[in-house]
This record gives sequence, C-alpha cells and structure tokens, in this order.
Amino acid sequence: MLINLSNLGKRYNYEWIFRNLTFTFESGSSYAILGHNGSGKSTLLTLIAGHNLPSEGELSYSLSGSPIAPEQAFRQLSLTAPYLELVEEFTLHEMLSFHANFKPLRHNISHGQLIERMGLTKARNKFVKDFSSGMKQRLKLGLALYADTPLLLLDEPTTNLDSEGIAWYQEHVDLNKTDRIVIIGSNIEHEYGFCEQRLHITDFHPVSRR
Ligand SMILES: Nc1ncnc2c1ncn2[C@@H]1O[C@H](COP(=O)(O)OP(=O)(O)OP(=O)(O)O)[C@@H](O)[C@H]1O
Repeated sequence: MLINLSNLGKRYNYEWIFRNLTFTFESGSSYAILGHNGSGKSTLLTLIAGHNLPSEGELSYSLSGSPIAPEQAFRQLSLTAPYLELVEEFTLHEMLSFHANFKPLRHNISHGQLIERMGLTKARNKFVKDFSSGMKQRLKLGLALYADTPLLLLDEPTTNLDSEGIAWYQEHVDLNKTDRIVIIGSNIEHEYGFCEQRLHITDFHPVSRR
C-alpha cells in the first residue's frame, strides 16, 4: 500500500493546524507522528483514516499499484484512538464475532486464539462495559493489530496500560507490523521507539505557531 499526502493542510475555523504537508507512507515501514499536546497528531491520523477532510491539498491511496477511492479507504485500515468507543453491551466473545464481520482476522487466527493473545481468556463471557480501562485498551489494540488490513493507525496506543500491558503492546505490534503501513500518533517513546520513520507535525505548523 502507498499513501501520498500532497501539500496537505487542515484548518479549524480560522486556525491552521498544519499546512504544506507532503509525505509518502509505504508498506513495510513504521512511522511515528510526533509533536506536543495539541500539535495536530490526532488530526492528521483522522485525515489519513478518512474520518476528517483536508482543508487544502490532496491525500491519495493505492494498493498493489491500483488507486483506492478515498471513500473506500476505510476497508483497508484498522484504527485505535482514545476517542473511539467499544460496543459495551457485547460480551468479549460477541464483540469479536461482530467485529470480524467487517474486519476478518490476520493469518486466519480463531477468536479463541485472539482472546488468548490479548490475555483476556478469563473475560471471554464478560460484558465489555464491565472491563477495566486497561482491559478495554487491550481489546481495542487486539482488534486493530490482528485485523487483516494493510494500514494500521494507532493513536496513543498505551493509554490506560500498565507496564505489563505496555510490554504486551510492544510484543504484539512487533508481531503484526510486517508488510503493513504502521502509523503511531504519540509523544511517548515506548509507544513509537520501533518506528524507523519519524514525522514531526510541528515542522508543518504555520510560522506564527512555531
Ligand atoms: N473539531 C475540532 N474543532 C476545532 N478545533 C479542533 C478540533 N479538533 C481538534 N482541534 C484543535 O486542533 C489542534 C490539534 O488537536 P489534535 O487533537 O490533533 O492534537 P494532538 O497532537 O493529537 O494532541 P494530544 O497529544 O493532546 O492528543 C488543537 O488546537 C485542537 O484544539
């Protein structure tokens, strides 16, 4: 997969968040979008995910050399972000069955295997609303990491995770990064340390914001 950003800019009301952002993301590489709080990392991820529209410039996607229409790009990606909600009324088992209707799992792993890999075996029949915040974060990450998609977008991936959860995240992102584009929005080194490519969103702030 290839994603091309060409002179991309985003403005909310009269405030430009970033401008003139030209960059290419390629399968097989992992990218960190870096910057302080409020610098525009999540905004850029929502643009790449197609959840938000640019104010100027272009964003294009292609898979195996064929262009993908922007409105179809959601089929190729999995995303976790603090603002995304799980369906709290489902049990864990029901949540996986529901999710797999839209995003089949990588390597044909079974739902039971994914539950085991997430370390949530004891919670398989528990309602998601009764999960702790760390368990919910593992579930969100597990669904994204193990979805069979060429684009993996992770915004603040270790939110609510303890040190054991952070080690779990590092192990499983490493197992699932090959042959994909992985993009992490973060300012915490343990979330993005493995990323060989770094994009500093502040480099694209209008001069008055620097
Ligand atoms: N829907 C919106 N309407 C107006 N302003 C917005 C909107 N969403 C974000 N912003 C503004 O855009 C800027 C960038 O926000 P964004 O959430 O992308 O930053 P971030 O780098 O991800 O921050 P953090 O590290 O705190 O999560 C902030 O000034 C924010 O107030």
